[in-house]
Amino acid sequence: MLTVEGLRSRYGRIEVLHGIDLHVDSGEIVTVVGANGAGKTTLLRCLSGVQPVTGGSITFRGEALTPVPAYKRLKRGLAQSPEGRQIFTNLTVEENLRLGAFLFSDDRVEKDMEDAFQMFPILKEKRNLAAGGLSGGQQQMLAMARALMGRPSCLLLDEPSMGLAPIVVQQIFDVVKGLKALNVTVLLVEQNAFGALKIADRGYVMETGHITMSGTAAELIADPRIREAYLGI
Ligand SMILES: Nc1ncnc2c1ncn2[C@@H]1O[C@H](COP(=O)(O)OP(=O)(O)OP(=O)(O)O)[C@@H](O)[C@H]1O
Repeated sequence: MLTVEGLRSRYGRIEVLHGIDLHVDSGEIVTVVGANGAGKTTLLRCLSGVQPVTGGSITFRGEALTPVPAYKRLKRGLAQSPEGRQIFTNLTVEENLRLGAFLFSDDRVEKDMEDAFQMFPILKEKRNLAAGGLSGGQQQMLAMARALMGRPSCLLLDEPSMGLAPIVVQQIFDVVKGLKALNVTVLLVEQNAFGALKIADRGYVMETGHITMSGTAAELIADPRIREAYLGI
């Protein structure tokens, strides 16, 4: 579904992605784990089209994505729930969700909203409140729900667990796992390697702009290097 080959990107003169190769097959949950500053967010920004690519290629559902501007990528089925959530704090929960559905004007929007509320019941309770008043976990749920309102076939998730209490992290990861049943393919970028690998099918380890390891989630969890460096086991 999504293939990245030799992807390079830079900030000014400093290259931060040095030739990334990875792929995500339809229906998979794939995670990219790595320390702070490894380049995970830059990778997702390249995929969503807001960060210039200086080399390599991105192919999505058989088509080259690199020349497609960011605003058209959602139409192709690729949505991102960005790092830091970037919700509209002055708008209500419902208004945020409606913005996620800006591509559509059909009756399905209401059904999609009900599906989102079923996935995150707390958002239904708070649907008429300003999003800025939500807790961090609720804001993360809103960011994910808003991305899903765009009816993506593939969802890019940037550090959904960031700054959240363990119980909320578990809730979020459970929802991510449940996306499989909705036929949404997921690329999940995380510093919380253990949490991410527990729900993923496969994973990649990113270090200073390179992919240094890859394998099934079970292989990576069992690997002594991963256990020592990322899992603290
Ligand atoms: N806007 C920017 N301008 C210059 N350098 C940047 C910018 N954003 C990120 N970088 C640098 O690029 C490298 C990769 O950063 P990136 O945010 O992609 O890493 P990350 O793995 O997502 O880390 P984090 O978990 O902190 O988001 C880092 O060295 C970072 O300092």
